[in-house]
Amino acid sequence: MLVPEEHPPALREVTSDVTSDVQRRGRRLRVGAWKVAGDLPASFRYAAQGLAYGFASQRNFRIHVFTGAVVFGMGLWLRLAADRLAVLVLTVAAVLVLELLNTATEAVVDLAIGRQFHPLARIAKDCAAAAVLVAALSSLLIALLLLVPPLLIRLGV
Ligand SMILES: Nc1ncnc2c1ncn2[C@@H]1O[C@H](COP(=O)(O)OP(=O)(O)OP(=O)(O)O)[C@@H](O)[C@H]1O
Repeated sequence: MLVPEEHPPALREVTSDVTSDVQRRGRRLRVGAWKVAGDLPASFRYAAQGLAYGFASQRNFRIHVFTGAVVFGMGLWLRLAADRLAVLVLTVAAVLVLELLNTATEAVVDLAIGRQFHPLARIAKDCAAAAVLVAALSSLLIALLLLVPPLLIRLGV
């Protein structure tokens, strides 16, 4: 069978010109940045390392993963509609994302300042932790609003 080429040769040339132009401009914008991940699989590998580090080192992250799994499992058990399940997924993901950013903030602050106390370091860490707390409390509220009514019906209360 004849498989058509994705782009004819002339279009391929134009496409590769545009691509290399974008890459050149991208490199100019990243002056001073340290590029370690050479390709897309490497980027995913480093992201997976961050996830593994968060899970291994942060007790709160593990608690959020466990709680999120329980909440999502309950949503499935209670046969919540897809849009309600999607809201649960979003809220759990928001907490996990903020927990990872909190961990990154702590690492950057410790890297910048070392083992010294500084009021700005305290503000950075306290605010990052507060962001997680706000997200966790609002996710809890959303989970209660979505799960409790069908749970009461299921239990016949
Ligand atoms: N270099 C610093 N200068 C001033 N205050 C700091 C400094 N490092 C930590 N703190 C204070 O100690 C608190 C705890 O910091 P720490 O780095 O131990 O975070 P943590 O307990 O691991 O936080 P989390 O539980 O969110 O992971 C911070 O929220 C901040 O108030």
